[in-house]
Amino acid sequence: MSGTYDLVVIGAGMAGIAAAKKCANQGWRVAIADSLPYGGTCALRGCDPKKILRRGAEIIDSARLMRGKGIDDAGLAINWPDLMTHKHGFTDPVPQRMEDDLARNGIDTLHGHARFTGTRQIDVDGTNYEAERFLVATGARPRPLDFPGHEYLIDSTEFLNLDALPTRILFIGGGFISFEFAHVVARAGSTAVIIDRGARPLKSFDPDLVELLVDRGREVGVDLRRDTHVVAVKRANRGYRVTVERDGGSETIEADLVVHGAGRVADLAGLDLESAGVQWGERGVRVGGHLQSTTNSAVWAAGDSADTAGMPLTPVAVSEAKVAASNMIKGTTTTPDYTGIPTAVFTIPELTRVGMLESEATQQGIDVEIRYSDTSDWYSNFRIGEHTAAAKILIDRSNDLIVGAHLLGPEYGELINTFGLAIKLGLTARQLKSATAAYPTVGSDLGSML
Ligand SMILES: Cc1cc2nc3c(=O)[nH]c(=O)nc-3n(C[C@H](O)[C@H](O)[C@H](O)COP(=O)(O)OP(=O)(O)OC[C@H]3O[C@@H](n4cnc5c(N)ncnc54)[C@H](O)[C@@H]3O)c2cc1C
Ligand SMILES: NC(=O)c1ccc[n+]([C@@H]2O[C@H](COP(=O)([O-])OP(=O)(O)OC[C@H]3O[C@@H](n4cnc5c(N)ncnc54)[C@H](O)[C@@H]3O)[C@@H](O)[C@H]2O)c1
Repeated sequence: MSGTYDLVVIGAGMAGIAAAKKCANQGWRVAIADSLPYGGTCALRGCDPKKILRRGAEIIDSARLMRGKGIDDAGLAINWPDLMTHKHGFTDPVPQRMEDDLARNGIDTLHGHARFTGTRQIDVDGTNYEAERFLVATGARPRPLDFPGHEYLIDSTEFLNLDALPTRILFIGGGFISFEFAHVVARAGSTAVIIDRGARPLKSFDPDLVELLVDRGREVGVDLRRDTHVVAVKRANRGYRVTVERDGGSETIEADLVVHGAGRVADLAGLDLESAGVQWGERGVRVGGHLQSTTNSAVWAAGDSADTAGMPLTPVAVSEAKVAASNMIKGTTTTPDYTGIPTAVFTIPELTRVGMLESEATQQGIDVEIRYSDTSDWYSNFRIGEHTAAAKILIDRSNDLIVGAHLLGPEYGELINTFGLAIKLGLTARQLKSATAAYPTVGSDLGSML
């Protein structure tokens, strides 16, 4: 046994680091372990590197939208290796910076794969540690797929590290990852096909806005195939041959690269949670409202590896980690509050959401007024040549509270945060409309959306 801690955190991503620091700042003896370089998915393999690659695509798209409006975009292209170097300029220093920061907070940083060996013991690559409490913050991994040839797929991590971008790219799954990556590769000059088994891609977003985004994607070369099932992926002379089925018929699509965008599951399989008597499933460690394991009171969970009502997103992971840490420190006093947490799909333009969908409001019996605006011809979009943009705001007729906001358009990833704040603070539409924004900014469109 080489140490006894007040808390051992498993996973040095956004959730794990936030909780470790909060507890260490209470004077607790804390250790954190990760089998990969510190920083987790968001900083190293997700949100941040993804949005750096998107910047290249934004420039291409912005220039194309201004073609004939004073901008000559001939010869403008993404230099993929240079864009990757730019990405590495951000990601490469992250692990050391994170470890230094943890060390400054008095936290022991362990390296290796952690697995439970008892209710209050773990093993990290051959060394045993004992602790009063554990936080499982191990994140998520791509959902295992079972069709023949699934082993040829690359995942989002590999995609974000490609040295060169091949010409024909096929994405399996019509969710966040496929849409975001497809919008990048289409602007980089490759073809992008997305295969989704369902009729409705991006199911957690407003269906009307999703259809507008699909149309906008088609214009730039993102080819979405709905209700389509992958039968097999086979190697071909050049790349892969993907057999798909739709309406009883089958078709073969040739691709140089096949990318997994078919969902992610909690990354718990190698943790030996059974040894600690911790119940878990595909959605994560089974926890109660206070984020404590339902079967082992020494174990807590937060972020993508916790089975909660929160979506697998960075702000949710951080907020759950703070709740779990606070409950460990003060006793079980607080529960996560997901009110007003916005989310965005970083396509071009971006699709965003906060609060309820129309269908959810109806299911909850709320009498909602839908304020829909086609914002494509508003000044902010005219100025940059964007022709696809819309807003749908849901307002509870009984009290004028904003219960949902759905936006598709350039810079709306920033604007949605204001709607998030309004929902979080319980502002009425009238109150929000009374705020004055700098002009001309996208924020100044908000009043008209209401
Ligand atoms: C391509 C992509 C893009 C994304 N973009 C966005 C976005 O734009 N906005 C957004 O909000 N969210 C985005 N997400 C989701 C976001 O990245 C996650 O919700 C967030 O990173 C979860 O944080 P976490 O701390 O729970 O887990 P993670 O950040 O995944 O950290 C878990 C850590 O645990 C480690 N680990 C796992 N098992 C063990 C073990 N047994 N022993 C030791 N260490 C272990 C892992 O190595 C990892 O470092 C994206 C995800 C992906 C894949
Ligand atoms: N901008 C962001 O915030 C962001 C970006 C990327 C990822 N993420 C997070 O990561 C999670 C995982 O992303 P994702 O895009 O992999 O999953 P997702 O859950 O967003 O979408 C998966 C899609 O794949 C489809 N699918 C599943 N199996 C399939 C199959 N065999 N064939 C065809 N289609 C199939 C599903 O119907 C679904 O539409 C997201 O839920 C999100 O929480 C967030």
